[in-house]
Formats: sequence, C-alpha cells, structure tokens
Amino acid sequence: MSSASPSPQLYFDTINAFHKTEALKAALDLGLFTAIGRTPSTAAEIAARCECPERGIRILSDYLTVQGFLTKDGSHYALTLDSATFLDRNSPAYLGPSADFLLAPTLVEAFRDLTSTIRRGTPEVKSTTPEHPMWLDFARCMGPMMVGPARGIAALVPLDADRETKVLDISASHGTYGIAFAQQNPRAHLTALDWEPVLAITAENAKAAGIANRFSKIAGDAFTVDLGSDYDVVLVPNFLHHFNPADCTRFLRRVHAALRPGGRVVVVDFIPNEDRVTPPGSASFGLVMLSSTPEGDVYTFAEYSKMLADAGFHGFALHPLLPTTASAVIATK
Ligand SMILES: Nc1ncnc2c1ncn2[C@@H]1O[C@H](CSCC[C@H]([NH3+])C(=O)O)[C@@H](O)[C@H]1O
Repeated sequence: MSSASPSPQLYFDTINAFHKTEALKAALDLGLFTAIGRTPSTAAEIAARCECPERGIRILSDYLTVQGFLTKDGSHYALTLDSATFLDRNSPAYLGPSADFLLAPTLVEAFRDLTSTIRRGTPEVKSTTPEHPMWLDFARCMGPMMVGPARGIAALVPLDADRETKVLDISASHGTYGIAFAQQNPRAHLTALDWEPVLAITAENAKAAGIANRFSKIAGDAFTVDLGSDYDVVLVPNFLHHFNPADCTRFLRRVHAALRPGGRVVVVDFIPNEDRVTPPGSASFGLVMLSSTPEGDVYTFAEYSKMLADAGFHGFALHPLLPTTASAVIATK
C-alpha cells in the first residue's frame, strides 16, 4: 500500500491560477519592478514611486514574493535575477509588451469557452482567418521575445559570404528572424512574407535595423501567393503549428520548390518530445492551438521529419534553442 495521502493543492493552485496572471499584470502596469530596480525597497518607498497607497503595494509585493518574482529581507523587497532581466522596463530584455498580446481579449476569450470548443471540435474565433487583426498586435509586441532564438538560428545556418544570398521569412510578423539573418550576413537580401497590413510593421523594423536597402515584401496567403525562387534559406518560424499535417506538407512542398539546390528550410516551433507531454513549455502549447485554430497542434521531431521527407527534404536535424521553449528543425533540399 502506498503511504501517500491525497492533496487538493494542485486543484486549488490551478483553479486560482488567474490570481497569478492578474497580480503580474498589475505589477507590470504599475511599474512595480521598475520602481524597485536595483535598490531593495520598502513597501512605502515602492508605493511612493508608483504613486499608489501603500496597502495595495505591500500586499501585492508579498504575493509576488510568494510567487518567486521578488525576494524579501526584513521589510525590503528586491528583484530576483529573472525579474531584473525581464520585468524591469529599464532592462534591454524587458518582456512587458508581450503581455499586451498574450493577454489580449482575443486570446483570453479563446480560452473562456474551451468546453464548447472541445465539444464542437473547433473554436468560434479562429486566428487562421485571413488578415486577422490579432497579428498586428503580435507584430507590435512579440519581436523582442524572439531576438534570442533568432540570433541563435542565424548563427546555426551561416550563409556563403562570397556571393549575394537570398533569405525568405515566411510569417515574418515583426521580422525579427529574418532581420537576424540579414544582420549576420551582410550580402543577404531578405524577403518578408505576411499579410499586407502586418508587413508595414515588418518594414518599419527592417528600416530601424538598418537593412532597408536589402529588404522586400511578399503580401498575401503563404499557401497560394508566388513565393519567388532560388532562396538559400527559407525561414518558417511559428507558422506550421496553425495547420494540420497534410496542409503543412503541402506548404513545405512549395518551400522546397522555392529553394535553390542545397538550400535549407528552418522550421522554428514548439516541438515536444515523442511522449507529447515533455518538456512542459512546448508540450502545453497544443492547448493554445486547440483554443484558437480549427486544426493546429504541436508536432514532434518525428512528425516534422515525416512532413519534410514527404515534401522532398533530407538531412533533418533538431536544435533546441535553450533557454527558450523554441526548437529549430533544419533540413536541406
Ligand atoms: N496564411 C497565411 N499567409 C501568410 N501569413 C500568415 C498566414 N496565416 C498567418 N500568417 C501570419 O503568420 C504569423 C504567425 S505568428 C508567427 C510570427 C513570427 N514568424 C514569429 O515566429 O514570431 C502572423 O504574423 C500572421 O499574420
């Protein structure tokens, strides 16, 4: 007989998980992490900097300490290393803007009625609708989160420096992935593909990155628009999870046709282990696709390998992009 006794802890933690969401959102909105910065501070000091009454700041700061965002020594609160890196507006790696997208009404509403979505088999509002406005918010908010993996991939796939090269970024959005390639390879020309309104943001970011003279756009549906030809690299970051495996394979055949011989496709995505339940970050992303797309999912390396093989690629390799939850699958034409 097992001596373990049952605990309702996981139940209560999960039912109350929205407390964590709202507390963190309030702290970001109030600039609480920025108000502490590098100086361990009392609730009264933080409250003065946030221009709030002390009581709310004290209770929120204790809660954030319980959750691991702050440390507390006597009556002084300080930032953890993670909070200092990602939650202080003065840090170059500040993640605050991504909360505006991740907690946008469209995405939160998509989760509200998960029961009906599962019964019906499809969500009511679908992020795969052409030109869905949520992608404008994504492009405005999510670029900084992608800088780490984007630079990692650009380093993994060096381009020939002896000639002009061509990179196509499919579902370019903020453009961070393609821009990292263009910055790493001064002779590379970057073509960004996305819906027309989104590409205005991509173009602004390309200009700010100093690569406007090596940048062009293809607007429209990635499944039907002319992709062009002779690319050295085609990037497919966080796109395939929106679709079923047959559509992904059909799409990858188009990518294959657009590459020069020896060219490479780089799929960046949430790629769980073959058990589909580890690691937590990539395995859990399937639920986001269940709540917001008719047929999207997370796919394992074996599943991506099959899609890529069916589309004509060879030489598949999986590269986890630690410490993020993203991985890259690189394959050759
Ligand atoms: N059918 C489609 N054709 C072209 N772009 C699309 C299509 N469906 C979705 N998108 C775009 O695909 C992007 C998905 S979000 C991923 C953005 C970026 N690659 C990144 O990794 O952060 C959004 O910018 C959408 O506008």
